[in-house]
Formats: sequence, C-alpha cells, structure tokens
Amino acid sequence: MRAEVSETIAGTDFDALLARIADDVQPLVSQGKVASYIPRLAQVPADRFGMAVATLDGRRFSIGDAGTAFSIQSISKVFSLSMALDALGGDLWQRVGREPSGSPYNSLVQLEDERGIPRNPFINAGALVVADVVLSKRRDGLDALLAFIRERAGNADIQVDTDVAESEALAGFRNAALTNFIRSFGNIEQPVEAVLDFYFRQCAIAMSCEDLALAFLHQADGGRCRRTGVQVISPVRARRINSLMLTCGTYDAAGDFAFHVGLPAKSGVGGGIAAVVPGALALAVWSPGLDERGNSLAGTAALARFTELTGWSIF
Ligand SMILES: NC(=O)CC[C@H](N)C(=O)O
Repeated sequence: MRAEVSETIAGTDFDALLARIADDVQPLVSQGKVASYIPRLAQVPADRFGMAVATLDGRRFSIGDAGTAFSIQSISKVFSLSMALDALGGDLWQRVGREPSGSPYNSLVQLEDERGIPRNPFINAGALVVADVVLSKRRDGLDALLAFIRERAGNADIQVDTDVAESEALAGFRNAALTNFIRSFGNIEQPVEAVLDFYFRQCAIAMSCEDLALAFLHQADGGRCRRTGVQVISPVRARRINSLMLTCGTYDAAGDFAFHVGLPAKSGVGGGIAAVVPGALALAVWSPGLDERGNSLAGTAALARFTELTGWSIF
C-alpha cells in the first residue's frame, strides 16, 4: 500500500464512512432476491444490511447487522483453498485452473471439454476438487477448516449451521452431478458422498461481517495475522489468493466487480462479500438480496461506494 494511503487510513473517520455508505445503499436493501435454491436460505429476512472493517493497525468498525451470523457459502472457498495449498502446494494447479470461467458458479458445461479440470477453485466444480484434496490429506478436514477459521477470526463459537447443510444436501443435485462428473475423469479421489458432505458443511459455516473482516485480515498483510503474530500463509501465497479473488471471486461478474469496486473479494449466495485492501484493511458486507449473478445487490453497491469515497481500490 502506498504511504499516502496508510496516512489517509490512519486519519479516516470510519464510523462516519460506514454510516454514509449504509445510508446510500439503503434503497437497494430488499431489492435483490434472497437465494431460494437452498430452501433454508430462503427463510433469511431480505431487509438486513451489515458492514465491518478491520484495519491492520488494530481498529474495528461496524454498522447495522454486522454482528449477525449468516451462511458464508462460497466465501468458505477461500479458506479451503488455503488449506488445499498447504496440503499439495503448487501441485494443486494440476487439478484445478486459475482462469475466470465466465459461466455461472454451478455450471457443468466447461468440464466436459476440459477433461474434469475445473477452471478455478472458486466455482463449485473447483471447490469440490479442493474439498477432495483437503479430505485426502486429513480425515478430520472439516474440524481443521473450522479450527483455521475460528483462529483467524478470534471467535471459538463459529459453527456449521447444520440446518443449512442438510437443506443444501437435500437440494444438491447439481453439486452431486458435478462431483460425479469430475470423478469420472479421475479428478476426485474420495467417495463422492464424503466430498459433498464436506462441501455442504463448509458452505453452511455461519459467520458475521465482524468475524469475516478479521478472518480475512491476513490476506491484507502478506499472509501474516497481526492479532496472533502468526504467519498464516506465505506472502506469495497471500498475493496469489488475492489475485484469484479479483479475477474469479464474484462468479461470472468478476469483470464488472473489478470495474466498479476494484478489490480482491469473495462473495457467497448467503449475501456476504469479504474484501481486502492489501496493506491496509479487510472488510465484509452482508445483505441477503442477490443480483442475477448471485452477488449481494446492496453489498456490491456498498463496496463500490467504499472505494469510490475512499479511492482505495487497487487500481
Ligand atoms: N455461490 C455460492 O455461494 C454457492 C455455494 C452453494 N453452497 C452451492 O454450492 O451452490
């Protein structure tokens, strides 16, 4: 981060900034569509909005429903990717690509031509391969993932919402199809049921914006967690994960998101988005109403407003 930006961050009135953003996007809250293909998610009230910021110099700010836990869904794919890279290192890239797909997150079409190698780790197909890698390395994969997340967020109470996991399992025909299809190419090693169970549970982890901002803070600081003093992942790996978030983190809207927001970010169909201003801070926003590509409508607008008002996009 450039020196003048660090100075501006030190002098920013974040409470006023968040209040202004919340005010500006209020007309959009409730306008999106809450995800209903996972029936349990459809019960979440559409009128929620929360946003939280955690700065590298140890300050925290939040507004609205920032303390309410919600289903992180695809945001979990960043955490599982960190674990899979730990397990396999660069060999992971033999099994999953690094290109944006330009297709919806749950699409099957590219997999046939591309011989079961998903385009990137953040579409469902890629996250299912990542889940397989984690499970191949450790039987207690889900406990290890939860421990990783709890440690990063400094919150031992973070749990899987089992109602959401079961609801997705009952309706998870597409993910089951994806896993079977990839397995037919030999790119899934574990039993399909075990991979799906891991994947549905990781997506059903419940966290608040405040938890997520803290859990992403090492991504803003070259892989180092200032709160605990731990080097969570190497600086190179943190940079590469940020690059994947930028190019693939918001599904087939990643180009548009880079255009309007300009930050590495990962969204989920629970309506959350976690984002990183490298060298400065991490932030998270939640509003359950989604746009047609599955990103939070008010959440995306809030992040766009954030970079517009502060100038802290990476571009
Ligand atoms: N984009 C998402 O957040 C999708 C995650 C969801 N669990 C699914 O597999 O469909």
